[in-house]
Amino acid sequence: MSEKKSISARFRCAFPGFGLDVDLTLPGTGITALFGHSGCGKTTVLRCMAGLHRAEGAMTVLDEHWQSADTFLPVHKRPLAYVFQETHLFPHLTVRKNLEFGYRRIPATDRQIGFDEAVNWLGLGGHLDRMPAGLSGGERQRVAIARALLTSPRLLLMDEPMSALDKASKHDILPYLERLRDALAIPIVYVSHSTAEVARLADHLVVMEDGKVLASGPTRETLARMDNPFRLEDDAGVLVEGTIRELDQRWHLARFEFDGGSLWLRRDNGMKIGDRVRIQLLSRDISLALEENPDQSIQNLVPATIDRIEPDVTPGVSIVRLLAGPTPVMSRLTTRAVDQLALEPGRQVWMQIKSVALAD
Ligand SMILES: Nc1ncnc2c1ncn2[C@@H]1O[C@H](COP(=O)(O)OP(=O)(O)OP(=O)(O)O)[C@@H](O)[C@H]1O
Repeated sequence: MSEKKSISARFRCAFPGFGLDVDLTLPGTGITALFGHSGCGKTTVLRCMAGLHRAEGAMTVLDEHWQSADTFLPVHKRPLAYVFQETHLFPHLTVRKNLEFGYRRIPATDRQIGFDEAVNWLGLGGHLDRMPAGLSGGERQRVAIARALLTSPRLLLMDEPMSALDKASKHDILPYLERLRDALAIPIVYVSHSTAEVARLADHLVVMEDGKVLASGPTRETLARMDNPFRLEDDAGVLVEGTIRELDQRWHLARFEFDGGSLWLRRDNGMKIGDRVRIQLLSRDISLALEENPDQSIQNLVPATIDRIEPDVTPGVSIVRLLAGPTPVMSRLTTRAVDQLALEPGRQVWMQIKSVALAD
């Protein structure tokens, strides 16, 4: 990763009972997720990036030094925007006035993002004259994101922006975040502890534990790494990217093709042939067979080769890492099944995939 196009951040600090020690190089565009259990230090990293907390270390954003041995830009001098779980909109101002508040703070010559552009990206055209109290949680969060963008930041920090929303609002706001990810030239660092959110949104994933970085890399590979602690959780799985190749009207299914195989999934309204989508394959939904056996209820059968087998933390359970073509997939099996099928690295098997869901 060239330094000019990336973010580097090295921070060390300590609170009673907690120490942070991270050294990160992140892409200069797209969404990076900071991911980990509660208390692992995600918000602290964001606060250090913002200059809200002064840790020992250094930070360079694209080509600008925000912190070094002899520099520490205070928060108001850093061209960044911060979106929190709570939206902090001005309750007595309309949506338009709330948005203008961010916009007017930036001299016209420094504006990178136009007012109408931000309004369109976040779908706010019909809401400009409404008051915040009358908006849904998801709409309020969209206003907060648009207001943040209108300050023309060079870095957007988002701290669990969806955690206060109900499931339906989360579902509504995700396409807007995807649109921003694809349209914005500026990098977004996004704190989350939801695997589904990370799988759907993030290009780059940083997994943290106890104030340290356990893994950092492209989301797909990082989710598939054996040392990713989230593989041990019930909803652990990998992310697979591919293309919709066929739509089946009769059974309401869509054929998803990826580098390594093809799967049927439930068709979503609006899905079109040629759409690029990401799906999540959960380890618990994949069982293994030595022969292809189409005569059963599981319709998705994909050939794969066993790469590695390791014990899970749960006694009697093993994690089998497989390769379907070049695509890594994981299966969670009882150790007895591993033994009875004589599974070992190099063996060819059939993955029986019980359920395939779009990553959302
Ligand atoms: N200003 C502070 N003073 C003392 N301790 C702090 C301070 N800020 C954070 N901590 C502690 O540092 C640790 C990491 O907190 P942080 O908020 O960064 O975690 P997190 O991963 O963002 O958690 P969550 O997902 O619950 O928001 C916690 O143990 C927290 O209590």
